Amino acid sequence: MSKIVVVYHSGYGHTQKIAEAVAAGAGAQLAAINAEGVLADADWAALNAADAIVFGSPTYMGNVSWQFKRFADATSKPWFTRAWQDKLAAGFTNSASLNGDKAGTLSYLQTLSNQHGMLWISLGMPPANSKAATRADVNNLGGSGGLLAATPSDASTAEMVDGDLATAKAFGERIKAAVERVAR
Ligand SMILES: Cc1cc2nc3c(=O)[nH]c(=O)nc-3n(C[C@H](O)[C@H](O)[C@H](O)COP(=O)(O)O)c2cc1C
Repeated sequence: MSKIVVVYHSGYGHTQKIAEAVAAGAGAQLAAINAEGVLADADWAALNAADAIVFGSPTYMGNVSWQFKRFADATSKPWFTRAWQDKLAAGFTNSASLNGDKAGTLSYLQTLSNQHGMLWISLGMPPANSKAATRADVNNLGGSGGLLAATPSDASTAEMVDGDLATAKAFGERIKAAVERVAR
């Protein structure tokens, strides 16, 4: 059975909901970076044993949170041994504004995977951008390099946008299919 790990930081729980939806689609294990930017030893072991790693962070000031960046810098240890070379990778971010400079975050997540020599999986879904499109649609924010989600700044975790959660689940399913295709 393929091993997929979703490693993420979430300051206030919203990005965690996206991570959970991706994991539900992918049949993946979750690994949470804590409020100090630290990942448990067991989660590091899971990352090292994974076939695919999905990176997730909220967008804070146009990039990943400092906690995610602390984790990313700590991945220099597996980087030195090329431990993640040729694993599959994917990424997602969530922020308050529809745009919100999420592209900076997603670009950084892909750069992190590139540094490790990983194989990046794009979102692979057409944008919902017709006049009839709504936030309930899959890929309603029109991402391509990875998953984008926008949670209004005053929304609770129970009020997250259905279309974003559906996109996250579908992205997880795509990641699972990609891992299975590579394993064949
Ligand atoms: C320090 C900080 C910086 C933020 N910067 C941005 C930003 O650049 N763009 C944006 O759209 N939202 C920004 N937000 C809003 C968060 O991305 C948004 O509330 C998100 O849902 C938080 O996810 P979380 O609950 O997983 O932490 C920021 C929030 C915080 C606390």
